[in-house]
Amino acid sequence: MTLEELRQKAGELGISLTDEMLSQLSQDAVLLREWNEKMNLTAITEPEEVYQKHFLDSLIPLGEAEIHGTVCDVGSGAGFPGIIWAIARPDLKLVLLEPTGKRVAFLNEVISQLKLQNVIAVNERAEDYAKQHRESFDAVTARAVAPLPVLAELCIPLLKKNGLFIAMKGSRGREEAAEARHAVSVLGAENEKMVDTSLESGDLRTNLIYRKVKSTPAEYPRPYARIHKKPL
Ligand SMILES: C[S@@+](CC[C@H](N)C(=O)[O-])C[C@H]1O[C@@H](n2cnc3c(N)ncnc32)[C@H](O)[C@@H]1O
Repeated sequence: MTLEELRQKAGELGISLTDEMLSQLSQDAVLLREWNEKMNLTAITEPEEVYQKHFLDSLIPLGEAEIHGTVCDVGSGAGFPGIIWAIARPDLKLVLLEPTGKRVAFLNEVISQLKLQNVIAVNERAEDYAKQHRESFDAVTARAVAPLPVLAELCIPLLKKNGLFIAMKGSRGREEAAEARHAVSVLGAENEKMVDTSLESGDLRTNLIYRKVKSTPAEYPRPYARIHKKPL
């Protein structure tokens, strides 16, 4: 996929990418490739593949949910979807949570080189960050971080009441949603919709969109070892 094709596909999702945004996306792909030679950030480094499999994929939820205000990307890794949302939606204010210091160094380099004013990277695990920042985001998202019952406990405590939790999942998305029904309810959220998209690669993307309807009980999130060993 070329940058122009990315712009066209984004347009079909209702997201309009300006020339400046396209230039920032292309800079991001260059930095990803350069840094990937020093550290393992992603298996996908050819720009045309990056545009399709990382950038377009990251943009999809912006066309599916009414996202506004403050957003937390839990386990942002090399910045997916958080950096792409920061570029495409300058009106959002984003926090990228990432516990691996080397990945945070990469995110900071991207933020600085692309002169992004609406995003910061924080070197912390979600369950620790929640101690100071619980119920403070309008939306929380995550792609490829953990099975949904675990992910829900990392993400939903960070959400304000009425906020949206957007879990970016693959072909098992609907099964994961069924497995996480109890966890999501205990944490105070309800499923609002599930959206399936067939990617050009042939893969299926299912984005699960939840709304927080009541406060999360104070005992959550638990320490990670407990979340992992005994998911809700
Ligand atoms: C497979 S990577 C996915 C990165 C990116 N979201 C993407 O889709 O390319 C999972 C990331 O989640 C981070 N992670 C794992 N546990 C976490 C936690 N408890 N809180 C925040 N981030 C976490 C890891 O450090 C890693 O960078």
